[in-house]
Amino acid sequence: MNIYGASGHGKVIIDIAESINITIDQIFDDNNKIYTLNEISVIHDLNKNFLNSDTIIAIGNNKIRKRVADSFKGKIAEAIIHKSAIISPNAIVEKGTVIMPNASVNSATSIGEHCIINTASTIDHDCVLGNYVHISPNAAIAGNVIINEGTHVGIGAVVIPGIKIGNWVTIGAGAVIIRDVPDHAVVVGNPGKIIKYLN
Ligand SMILES: CC(=O)SCCNC(=O)CCNC(=O)[C@H](O)C(C)(C)COP(=O)(O)OP(=O)(O)OC[C@H]1O[C@@H](n2cnc3c(N)ncnc32)[C@H](O)[C@@H]1OP(=O)(O)O
Repeated sequence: MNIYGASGHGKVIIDIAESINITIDQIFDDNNKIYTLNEISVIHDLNKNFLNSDTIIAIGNNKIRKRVADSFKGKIAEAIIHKSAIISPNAIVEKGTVIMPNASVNSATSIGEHCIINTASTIDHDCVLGNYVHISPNAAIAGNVIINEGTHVGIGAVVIPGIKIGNWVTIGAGAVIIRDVPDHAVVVGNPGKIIKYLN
C-alpha cells in the first residue's frame, strides 16, 4: 500500500498498516525537503508504480484531502482499520478511510470515503457519515446522527442522538452538540453555539 502525504497523520497510518500486516510500498510528498517518514524514504514524483497500487491519502485537513483525492489519478485503497478498533459487522466503511486505534463503530452505521475516524472515538448505531469527515480523538457520536461531507468534529466533542450536522461544519474541541448544525457553521461550547460560518 502507498501513502500520499508524509505528515504526522501519515505516521499514524503507517502504524495502522503495520498492526494489520500491510506493507508500505511507497510514500509520496510534494515537499521535496522531506526525505523520510518513520525511516521509510519519501518520493517526490508520482511514478507509474505508485499510481498502479492502492493508496491512502494521508492529509489531515479535510479540504486539502478532498482536493488531492479529486485530482489523484491512481487507485484508492480499501479502508484501513487498526487491529484494536471495533467495527460492527453490520457497519459499512468506504475506501480511503482510516480508522485509528481503539475507535468503535457500531451497528448499521455507514462511513463515507476518505474519512478519518481518530483514536478512541466512538460512532454509535445507525449513523451516516459523508465523505471527508474527520472525527477527532475521543469524540463521541451517539446513535442516529447524520454528519455530512467534510465536517470536522473536534477532539473530545459529544453529539447527542438524532442530530443532523451539515456539510463542512467545524465542531470545536469539547463541544456538546444538542441541536442540528447548518452547513459551514463553526460551533463551540456546551451547549454548542455557532460563532461563525466558514465558506
Ligand atoms: C490527532 C489530532 O490532532 S486531531 C485534530 C483535533 N483538532 C481539534 O480538535 C481542533 C478543534 N479546534 C477548535 O476547537 C478551534 O478552537 C475552533 C476551530 C473551534 C475555533 O478556532 P478559530 O476559528 O481559530 O477560533 P478562535 O481561536 O479565534 O476562537 C474564537 C472564539 O471561540 C472560543 N473558542 C474557540 N475554540 C473553542 C472551544 N473548543 N471551546 C470553547 N470556546 C472556544 C475562543 O475562546 C474565542 O472566544 P472569544 O471570541 O470570546 O475570545
